[in-house]
Amino acid sequence: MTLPSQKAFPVSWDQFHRDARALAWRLHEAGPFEALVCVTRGGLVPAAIIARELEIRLIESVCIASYHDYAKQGELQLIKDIAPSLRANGGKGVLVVDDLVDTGKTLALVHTLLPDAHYAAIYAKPQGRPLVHTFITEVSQDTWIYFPWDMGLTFQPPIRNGAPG
Ligand SMILES: O=P(O)(O)OC[C@H]1O[C@H](OP(=O)(O)OP(=O)(O)O)[C@H](O)[C@@H]1O
Ligand SMILES: Nc1nc2[nH]cnc2c(=O)[nH]1
Ligand SMILES: [Mg+2]
Repeated sequence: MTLPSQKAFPVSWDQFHRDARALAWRLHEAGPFEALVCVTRGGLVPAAIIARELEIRLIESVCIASYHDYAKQGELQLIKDIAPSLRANGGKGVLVVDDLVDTGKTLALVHTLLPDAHYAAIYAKPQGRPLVHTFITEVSQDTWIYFPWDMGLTFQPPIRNGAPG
């Protein structure tokens, strides 16, 4: 379901893999990185692909939740912090990965923990764009991105019968 004010941007597994690999190519030029911190849960999937491409084997997570209801952001909850060894020098040489940046509130919290890390997301909306150093595709602020792990195959009525656009 998309809110009436929103455009839908559905992403297939193939597309997501291609975009994550494209991000890895860009990050390869920005690195090297000694560790990767993924922002759970959405950052787990691109983190696996990027860590494989860049051969990063030290993986940490920072656990943050905020969108408890569909498309509505609530208060940020830091469920799990980052290991002190990675925070020691402000996160220099550390790569932070998330699936997307929307308002930027989630990554703004991570910036307070790792001010000198490199920030990357596959998709970015204009408001959150200043929070990432590297991203692949920008979508408008009124677009909702649907990830492949949140979707399933369903019947599509013919366009002539009023299929949703
Ligand atoms: O830039 P923001 O407006 O803060 O939103 C971006 C965050 O929202 C989603 O996470 P969510 O809190 O829904 O949790 P999840 O990753 O566990 O799905 C997404 O994965 C980003 O982490
Ligand atoms: N799946 C998904 N989660 C989000 N969290 C914040 N914005 C979005 C979005 O566009 N799509
Ligand atoms: Mg998330």
